[in-house]
Amino acid sequence: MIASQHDFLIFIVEDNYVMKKMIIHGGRRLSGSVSIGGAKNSTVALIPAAILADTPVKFDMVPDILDVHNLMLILESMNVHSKFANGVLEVDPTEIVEAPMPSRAIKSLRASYYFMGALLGRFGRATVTFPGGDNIGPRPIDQHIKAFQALGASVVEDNGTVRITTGEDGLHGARIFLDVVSVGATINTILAAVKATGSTTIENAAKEPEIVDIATFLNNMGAHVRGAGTDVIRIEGVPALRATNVHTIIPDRIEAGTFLSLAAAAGDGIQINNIIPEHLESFTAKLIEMGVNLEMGEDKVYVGRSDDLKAIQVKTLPFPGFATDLQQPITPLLLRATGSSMIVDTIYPQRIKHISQLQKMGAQIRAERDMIVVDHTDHLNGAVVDAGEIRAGASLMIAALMADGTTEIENADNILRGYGSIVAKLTALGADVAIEDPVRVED
Ligand SMILES: CC(=O)N[C@H]1[C@@H](OP(=O)(O)OP(=O)(O)OC[C@H]2O[C@@H](n3ccc(=O)[nH]c3=O)[C@H](O)[C@@H]2O)O[C@H](CO)[C@@H](O)[C@@H]1O
Ligand SMILES: C=C(OP(=O)(O)O)C(=O)O
Repeated sequence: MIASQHDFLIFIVEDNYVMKKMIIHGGRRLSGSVSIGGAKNSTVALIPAAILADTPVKFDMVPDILDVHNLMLILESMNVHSKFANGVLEVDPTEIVEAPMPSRAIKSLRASYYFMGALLGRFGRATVTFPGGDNIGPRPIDQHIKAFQALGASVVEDNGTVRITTGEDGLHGARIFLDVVSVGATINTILAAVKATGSTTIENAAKEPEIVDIATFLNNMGAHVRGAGTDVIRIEGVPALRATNVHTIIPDRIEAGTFLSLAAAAGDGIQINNIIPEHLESFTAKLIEMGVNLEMGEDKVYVGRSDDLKAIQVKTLPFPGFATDLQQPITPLLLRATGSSMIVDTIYPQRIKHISQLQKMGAQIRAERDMIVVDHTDHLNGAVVDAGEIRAGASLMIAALMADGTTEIENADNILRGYGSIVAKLTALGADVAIEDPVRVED
């Protein structure tokens, strides 16, 4: 049975849950236009940030992705009611209570770690199961913990659960130098510090646009966060946060990059709407170097049919460098280039789950020491493959659209964690794609 993207979202918390498959009949050239949704990595921080407010809050341009539905389940466990329809999410944290959180939902995504900073900011303590998210190599949270401790909290890790407490004085401002540039640690520190007593400085902060989005949301509620988007962020604690307007989430630069790669690899003229070109510069610069036919507009880009592509070298870096989350989605396009392309992922060197799966489809791609080498490949064939994580899934999805025959992508939930309305968007471009309803195992 074929289900709409929405139908399966409720099943994730059930024990007998079985992951879905994405079925793609490939080989069609795609054309038309697509509109990019709100950024996953902003949304998944904004939702936990909402519990810091003393009023209901409202977000617009919220993507309909699994992570959002799982965050809503976590909110409900704290008596925080939320309502999501037509891209608008309303969250009412005014009757929040401290309560155990559903560990299955917490484990289903990475960003559940933002409840550590947000609960700490709200109650001066937090107990949160260690987060899940994509399996892309080691993902420590030592810098988050270091920052909480600098702000005056005690942190104990016990059997996969992190317990954070403060003394009678609560949290106080501090100067924190992050040893590694971390998106999560930067945002978690902001969430904990925004209502702390006094001034906090975060040095060597991450500069991703999603961090600016969180700071904008908090500042519009009366917070005092300055310097977001640079590597020094200064925060003056305030006693209360009150929402007075709807916060519109920035467009998802990773979804946009995925569609850019897809359009260049399998398109016959595709317009991508609702983008912020400045957020994509390191990516579009590489496409231009390859010879992709791009026409940039103020908030859109047109990708013309692109032939005679050249091989490139890619190194992933923190923003504004080339995003690790776009390393896998660009791979199918590199298969079309003449010569050998090389990718070095400095953020997650073990992010290579797509390689063995693309090989099943006939791709000439291999891991060599700390590098991914992608050779020109004339022909891809459909196969049964596994979306080991979200961006490996995105890479397989694009390869499947290019391939002759049928591809079954197993564990497609990993794609649906972060690509809103993906079936509808691809279908509108002329793709033959469906999500297969899982066969559920009975107890
Ligand atoms: C929900 C979300 O926004 N996820 C994004 C976020 O993940 P996430 O916030 O988890 O990634 P970080 O920016 O924290 O990680 C960057 C690097 O720092 C290391 N590190 C991080 C924290 C820490 O305490 N100690 C430490 O050593 C990590 O192992 C990694 O090598 O940024 C990643 C890097 O752009 C993206 O791939 C993810 O899509
Ligand atoms: C790694 C990613 O997500 P997360 O941090 O939520 O696992 C991603 O979006 O590519």
